[in-house]
This record gives sequence, structure tokens and C-alpha cells, in this order.
Amino acid sequence: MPAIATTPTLKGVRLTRTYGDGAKRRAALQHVSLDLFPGQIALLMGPSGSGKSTLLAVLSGLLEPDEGQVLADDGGELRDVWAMTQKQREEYRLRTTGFVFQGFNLFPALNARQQLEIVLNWGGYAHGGEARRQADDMLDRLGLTPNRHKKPAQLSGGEKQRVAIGRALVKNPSFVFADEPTSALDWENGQKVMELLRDGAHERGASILVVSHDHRLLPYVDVYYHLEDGHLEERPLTPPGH
Ligand SMILES: Nc1ncnc2c1ncn2[C@@H]1O[C@H](COP(=O)(O)OP(=O)(O)OP(=O)(O)O)[C@@H](O)[C@H]1O
Repeated sequence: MPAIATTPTLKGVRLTRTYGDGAKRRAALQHVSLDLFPGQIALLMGPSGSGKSTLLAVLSGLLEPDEGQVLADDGGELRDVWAMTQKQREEYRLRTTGFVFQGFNLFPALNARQQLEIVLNWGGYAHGGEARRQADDMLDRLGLTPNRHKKPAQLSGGEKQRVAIGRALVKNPSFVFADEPTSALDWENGQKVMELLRDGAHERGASILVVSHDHRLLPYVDVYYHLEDGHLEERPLTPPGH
């Protein structure tokens, strides 16, 4: 188990988010605070409708909270994500954040290598031959070299999710947010995906937050949060008595 830094790279501070108006008003998050650390993979679980996707969207700069702050380490300085202009926030997200979704969200017209190259091109990380080299290097780590010329329609679910993880990690992001990354996969491929995400945290120093319903993911993470009715608590990784 690697040493996890003691200074958080992302701090969610007393986050509250409600949906609807009047009698239909409902709090999806109520004063939720949590810290994410570099080199750490965290799991967020909770019943359906407990606010997991809302928390992920707020922390990743996609959904504005009604109250509270999201403070992110950006170049050694803690910045309030929701005090940035929209343009600053988009630039910050592009520079610092990778996403992995249940439905893979790959570009249908691009092959595996191009899915990674385009991220490097758009973010200005690498171009031309250098982008291709970095994309191929990541595909090799993911065991996808024989598939690098295939488009999503020619890949299995597990292969598509591995490409999606490569796309999230190739720019060496500070944060990776993964929403149900294993739920469309069989358990064998689900385990591979969790190993790759764990390596992304432990070897590349990313802060990774995985949202899932699946307790089998617990052995792959460093910390476990349970969300219920908009309230968050940290729980032990090993249940009492084990
Ligand atoms: N856009 C919206 N408008 C109104 N209510 C919403 C909206 N998005 C979410 N909610 C409500 O907020 C609560 C939390 O939803 P959220 O999607 O964050 O939960 P979740 O834990 O991710 O659920 P699941 O595990 O089913 O994906 C739910 O009661 C949901 O119905």
C-alpha cells in the first residue's frame, strides 16, 4: 500500500444541493464534506437516489452547489472551483480532470488510439507523433495494443471500458471521477477495470473517486464513504468481526 499524501487535493466543504421548488423541494446533499488525496482511490456507495451522482457532479465542477465550497489544488494553490468563471472552470476541468462513465461515452467514429490522441490534442498536452506515442504507451499498459485500430463497435464491453480509462488517465489528471465504471461489465472485466483505476491512483498519483453499488469493489480502494439521504459518513473498509 503506497503512502498517501496528508494534504488533500480536493476538499468538498459543507456541500448542499437541492432540486425542485416549493413543496417539491428536496435536498439531494445536506452539508456534505469530504477530502480527496493524491494517490488515493475512494469508493462512494449508497442506495439509489441517495445523492451519489449529484455529489460527483458537484465535486467535478459540473453542477453548482447551493451552499458550500469545492476547493481544488491547482498548481499548488487551493482554488474555489465554483468561484471561477465558467471559462476558467472549463479550462481547469480540461487540465485536471478525467471522467469514466458507465456507458463508456466513446466517439463512435474513432479507433482506440484516436480516442486517446484527441484528448492529448484538445488539452494541448501533445500533438502529432508525440501524442501517438503517449496513446500507444497507455494502450499497451491497458493490454489493448492488438485493438488499437478498432472502433468502439468492434470492441467488447470490457475493452471499451479500458479505452475509456486510458482516455481518462492519458493526460495524467489530478482527479478522476468514475460513475459506475464496472456496472456494465462481468465481474472478471470489472476486476480488471478496478485494478487499472487503482494503478492510476497508486502509480500516477491521481485522486480517484469511484461511485458504485457493488460491495465487491471494497478490496480495491483505500477509503470508503457511504451516502444516505444526502448525508455522508466514512466507513471502515473491513466490516466489524472480519
Ligand atoms: N435533475 C433533477 N431534478 C430533480 N430531482 C433530481 C434531479 N437529479 C437528481 N434528483 C433527485 O435527487 C436525489 C439524488 O439523486 P442522485 O442521482 O444524485 O442519486 P444517486 O445516489 O446517484 O442514485 P442512483 O444510484 O439511482 O444513480 C434523488 O431523489 C433524485 O430523484
